[in-house]
Amino acid sequence: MTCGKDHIIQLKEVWTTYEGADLPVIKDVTLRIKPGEFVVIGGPNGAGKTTLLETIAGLLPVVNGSVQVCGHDVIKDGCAARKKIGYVIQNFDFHPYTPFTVEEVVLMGRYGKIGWLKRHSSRDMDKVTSAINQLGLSLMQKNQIGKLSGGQQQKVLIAQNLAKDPEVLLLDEPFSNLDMVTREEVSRLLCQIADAGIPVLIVSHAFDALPDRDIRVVVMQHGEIILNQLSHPSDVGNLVRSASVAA
Ligand SMILES: Nc1ncnc2c1ncn2[C@@H]1O[C@H](COP(=O)(O)OP(=O)(O)OP(=O)(O)O)[C@@H](O)[C@H]1O
Repeated sequence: MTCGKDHIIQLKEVWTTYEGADLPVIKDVTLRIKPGEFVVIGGPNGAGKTTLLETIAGLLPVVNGSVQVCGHDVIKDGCAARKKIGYVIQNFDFHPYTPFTVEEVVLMGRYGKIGWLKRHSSRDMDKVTSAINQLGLSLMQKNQIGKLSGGQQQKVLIAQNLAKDPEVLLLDEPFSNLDMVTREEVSRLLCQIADAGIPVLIVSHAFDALPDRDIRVVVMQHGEIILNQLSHPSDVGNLVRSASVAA
């Protein structure tokens, strides 16, 4: 169940900056996303795509404007908002001897729900098992995370965020480490999640494995949104390219 019928993500005239940076990175961004939307955020390197996801996740200071997720202001009520947000980050690097198994890393997605110093329940483990199965990781659930390939680790992080039962799912370059077949599998899974009413927002430079459904295309340039429109998946690449060239 999602937490709202109307706009589940609302950014209004938002400006954000990194700690210590002289200039804002996100400039005057207004964006509204409804439950069940599948959003592709594109644009050139350095355009502010990751920064936009971090802004929605409440990880950056908002110097002007407001960001609401599931009715929570992500700055004033950040803990409540972040409990509802799954966020698969772009850059991760597990040391080969990181002392956690796949199952333990996925279980970390439940920590916000389990609560401080409490033990996980059988329901938590059911969610973990289900997420592991959804990502096809069952044969490696007892393996150490650091000994997996980059693509396998990426799938574990997606599973971790699914185990969280998010009401909004953000993914930064979810296809970057994945082979073509796995991209299509992950894409189908993300499509099912969106179809279930959870908005899925991905930052991507790869448009060859998008699900066969309406896609909202958001193109960024120099920290601003220069295009925001619904599209057929086969048109997404051209839309991103032409908007970036014209800007
Ligand atoms: N931690 C940081 N501190 C200061 N500036 C940062 C930080 N991270 C990113 N930036 C700056 O913010 C701008 C936008 O970066 P961002 O990572 O959002 O771009 P992007 O569109 O996701 O790029 P890419 O496609 O290369 O991943 C860049 O100019 C970058 O230098």
